[in-house]
Amino acid sequence: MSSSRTITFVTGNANKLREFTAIISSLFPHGQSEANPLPFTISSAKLDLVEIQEKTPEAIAADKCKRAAELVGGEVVTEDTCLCFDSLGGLPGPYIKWFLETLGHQGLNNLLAAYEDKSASALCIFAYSAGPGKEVRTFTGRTKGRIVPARGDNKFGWDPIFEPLSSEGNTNGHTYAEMDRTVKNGLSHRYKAVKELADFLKTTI
Ligand SMILES: O=c1[nH]c(=O)c2ncn([C@@H]3O[C@H](COP(=O)(O)OP(=O)(O)OP(=O)(O)O)[C@@H](O)[C@H]3O)c2[nH]1
Ligand SMILES: [Mg+2]
Repeated sequence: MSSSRTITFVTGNANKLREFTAIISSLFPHGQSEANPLPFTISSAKLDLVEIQEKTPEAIAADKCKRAAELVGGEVVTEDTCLCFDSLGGLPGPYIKWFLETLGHQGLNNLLAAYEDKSASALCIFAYSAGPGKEVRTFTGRTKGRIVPARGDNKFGWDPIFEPLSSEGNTNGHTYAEMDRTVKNGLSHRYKAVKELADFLKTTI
């Protein structure tokens, strides 16, 4: 175990970084010290990387990670999040950022007005590379739910309009935005992807 090992999370999104740090810390209970429970140091680089236009989110995430490794010159993780509406065949998917910025919460609900089925899933893909030119691995988490009129504080993107299914955990019928952070971080798409990533990282220590 090397305390000098640093993994850089390259993201332009402070909310993602906050959730990632909380979740990964909870998955490594015995690390270097109380101050740093992880067997490596997580640093972050606030770079808004170009995202290629591709159909599969894995391909977008893997490409982003490859370029992040080249820019940082070391071990990196990147993340890509999708919001997939079942009635729309999975769209907006990886393009949710631009749909949200353009349409807002009400506009996203309006997209489903013609459909009875409001089901959707939140999808998170973490991508990891050990360095420039090294293989990229992806780790996927999906949480199922439905799209509802906004409820809860608008802390993070589309959190107020995504209500996870009760089968996903202790949801109390809440949207992500109405949940305590710890509840969201225990059942979210991001939690599931970080769990897969953490299981892989444990094999590299
Ligand atoms: O309510 C939310 N709850 C979440 O848990 C969540 N995770 C991501 N997002 C938003 O969905 C889009 C993804 O786009 P995205 O993956 O390209 O992210 P990004 O460009 O903000 O950061 P990054 O690509 O630099 O890492 C962006 O609008 C993010 O703000 C979320 N919204
Ligand atoms: Mg992005």
